[in-house]
Amino acid sequence: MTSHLKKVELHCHLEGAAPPALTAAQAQKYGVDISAQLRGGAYVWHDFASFLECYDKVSEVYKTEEDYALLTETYLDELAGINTIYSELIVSPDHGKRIGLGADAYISGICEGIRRAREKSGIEARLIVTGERHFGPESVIGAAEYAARAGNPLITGFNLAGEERMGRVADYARAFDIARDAGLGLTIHAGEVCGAFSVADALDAVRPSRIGHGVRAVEDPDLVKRLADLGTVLEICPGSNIALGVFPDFASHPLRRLKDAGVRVTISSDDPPFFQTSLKREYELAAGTFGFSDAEIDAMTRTAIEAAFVDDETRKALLARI
Ligand SMILES: Nc1ncnc2[nH]cnc12
Ligand SMILES: [Zn+2]
Repeated sequence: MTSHLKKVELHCHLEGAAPPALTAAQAQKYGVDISAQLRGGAYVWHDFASFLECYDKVSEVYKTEEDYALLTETYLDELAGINTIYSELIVSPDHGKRIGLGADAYISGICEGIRRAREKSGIEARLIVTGERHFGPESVIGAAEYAARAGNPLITGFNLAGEERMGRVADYARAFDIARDAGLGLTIHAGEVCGAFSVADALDAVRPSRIGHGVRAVEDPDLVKRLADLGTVLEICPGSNIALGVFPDFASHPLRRLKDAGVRVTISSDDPPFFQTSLKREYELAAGTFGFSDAEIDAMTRTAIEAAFVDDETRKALLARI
């Protein structure tokens, strides 16, 4: 139903997109026992905290520069196969450091994957470096410093992900100052696990142009109006929200309510195989379950391009393709 529509994704964690079959092959290659996290071709977790643990464990079976090139190429090929013209991947150079590969080799493998995919299909991609709250403010500042000094034209944004219940956004504001000063686009995970206050926190402490999820802003009508007035773009991932129990079902998901209230909304897949979803399914949900017309979906895709962390020339070229 949406295969004819051009697609854009602003919010997908690279390791969160790892296909279970590839993860199984990697685990076997390195002799890593992943049976507690991967069973019957599906990732195993039961709540947000165990999802993050599962995510970190799965990430550990991607160890070399070539592993990251392959993972990136595989995901971007999948996106290109469903008519996706642009993707922003959330990446964690800190993770590269933690596994002993090193941040530079980690990023260089990912950039090689982007190059290979782009050569085949023309898909454009950029990287958003993320800090993880559960590794603490110092590690988040380290991630921002890395992104700021990398001087890599494909690194165009900075994010804060991980355990939303750990600390307040203000504790991480210094990292965002570093990223902002380096000219990076800013986005923050908020209003996913925590309530509306976390979205207000993000606006008060950082004022990013985009917010990852942000859906629980719907609990506070004044905040919804503030988001609409500011033009803050929400990277909404409905399948992820339902899988993690942020809302009990799609009928109570606020995507349409937020859009109708004038908030700029976009759709993404977050960590697709962890949540039994894909960007293809998210677009299908938008059309089927949420009842958006092709024109409304194209408008969301256009919003995503307008909010993308790219230079003006690339933005113009992407907009011309919708
Ligand atoms: N949905 C999510 N929220 C916060 N951190 C994440 N890291 C990977 N996926 C995430
Ligand atoms: Zn996310």
